[in-house]
Order: sequence, then structure tokens, then C-alpha cells
Amino acid sequence: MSLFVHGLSALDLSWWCGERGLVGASWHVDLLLNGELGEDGMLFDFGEVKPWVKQHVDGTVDHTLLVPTKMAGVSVTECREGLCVRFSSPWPMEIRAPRQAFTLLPWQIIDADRIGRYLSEQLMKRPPARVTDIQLTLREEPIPEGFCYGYSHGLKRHIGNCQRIAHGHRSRLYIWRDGELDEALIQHWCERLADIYLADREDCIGAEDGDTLSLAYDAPQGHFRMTLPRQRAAILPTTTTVEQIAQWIANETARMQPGRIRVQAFEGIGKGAIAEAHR
Ligand SMILES: Nc1nc2c(c(=O)[nH]1)N=C([C@H](O)[C@H](O)COP(=O)(O)OP(=O)(O)OP(=O)(O)O)CN2
Repeated sequence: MSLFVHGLSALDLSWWCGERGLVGASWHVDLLLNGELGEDGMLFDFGEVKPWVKQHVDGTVDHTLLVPTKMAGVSVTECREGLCVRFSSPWPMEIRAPRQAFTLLPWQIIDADRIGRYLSEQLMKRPPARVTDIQLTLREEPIPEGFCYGYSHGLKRHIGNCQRIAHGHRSRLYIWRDGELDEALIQHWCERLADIYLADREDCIGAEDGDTLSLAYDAPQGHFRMTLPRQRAAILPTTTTVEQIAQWIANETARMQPGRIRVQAFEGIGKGAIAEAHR
């Protein structure tokens, strides 16, 4: 007998890619269980399946930076903050943060299917009674070409795991000008915000004009530090909540374009903010 749950939870995280660098990702979590029926006629109560899996993914990969430790140019060492992780290709980045901000995977590359198998294996270490096999799969939300943006960030004031300096999202973006959906504007922003790091100006340290951007903040989970090429980041005048991202896009767009601008920015799957601005 098999039991399935589609869209059981959503994962929001960042991962390091040999071609794209720091990539923000959001995935639906789907689950398939195999096993035997109990006397209650169930394989495993849906009411128990969901918190069991959600607790596991939230406590492991969710809101972390996935690091392929066997990729050439990746190094992991201990440091005062916890772990210092350095990447050299396709561009250099260093992050110092508490251990819980990273998921170290002894792989050369990261891919969604493999993460799904990894999580399935972890869950199978302590399977519920009567469950003989677990298949967890990660599924991208289908987003039309040109309407998708992806970023990484950290929210130092968040009491939960969003305070981690490099977690990210893959999301929809819609922009209207004077009530009309403006596909050219959307495409412009999606290209500008592809695989970008969004930094809060308040967290920037060091020289304002060099090629390297350094960020630092302290949050409830510990000290977070990061350096990356300035061209891989966009600096916002505020914190990078989705409300402020939507407002920043609206304000910046209104500065360049006449008319009433309305921005609907998602943060991951199924949630986000709407902001307006006009010139
Ligand atoms: N009003 C806002 N609340 C939160 C924001 C935000 O921008 N505006 N942002 C975050 C984090 O960035 C976080 O990455 C989003 O987390 P979310 O997936 O909602 O949080 P959970 O994992 O706890 O929720 P699930 O239901 O488990 O997906 C947080 N809040």
C-alpha cells in the first residue's frame, strides 16, 4: 500500500552552483510512503505525517546554505563564529556563521533529486511503524518564463531561521503600470534580480566603493559575516523583508518610469507583498 502527500511543506534555502554561484531556491515537498495497513485502516495518519516530515526538513536543510563540500574550490574550516565556508568558482564568496546556518553535503554538485533522496534516507533512519519505504521529492513551482526572480538574503531581526545570512527564495514577480501588466518591466527586474544577494545597507561594513562587499550582523543565533563581489549584490536602503523588496522595486521603477506602479513580489511559494509608488 502507498500513501502520498503533495505539497506537504515548502523549502526555502540557498545552494552553491558551479555555474551560477549563490542560488536562492524554493521547492514544494512531496511525499510517498510504502508500507502495511494497521488495524485502523491507515498506513500512517495524515495528521501525524505532516508534522513529522515538516519538523525534519525545517530542522535540517530549510533556511540553510547547502554546501557541496567536494566541489573544487570549496573549503570549510572552524572559526570563531562557527564555520568559515569559502567558495572560489564561479566567483569568490566567504561566509562565517553558526554551524546551523549550513548544510554540508559531501558531494561535487547539488541537485534537487539528490537532496530528496538524502532527506528520504534521513527519515528512513527512524521510520514510523508499518512504513517500509519513504520517497521525498522536491518540486519547483512552475513559473512562466520571465516572471521569476531568485535571491538570497538574511534578516537579522527575525527570531527564526530567516536570520541566517544566506538563505533564499525562487519567486514570482508581477508589475503593473497604470493598471496594465508590464511584461518588459517584469523581465527587466527578473534579469536584474537573477541569483542576486540582497543586502541591507545597515549591514554593509568597510569601503563603500571597492569591488568586494562585506556584510556583518549579530542575531539571536550568533554572529554572521559575509564577503562577495559587489556586482553579485543589490544594496537596499532597508531590511530585505518581502514588503521592503516590493516597495524598493516600486520606488526604483517609479523613479525611471512615469505612471502608477504596483508591484506584487512573492517570497518563495504562495506568499509575498504588494507595494505601490508613483511619480
Ligand atoms: N512579513 C514577513 N514575514 C517574514 C518575512 C518577510 O519578508 N515578511 N520573511 C521571512 C523569512 O525570510 C523566511 O525565509 C520566510 O519564511 P517562511 O517560509 O514563511 O517561514 P517558515 O519556514 O517558518 O514557514 P513554513 O510555513 O514552514 O514555510 C519570515 N517572515
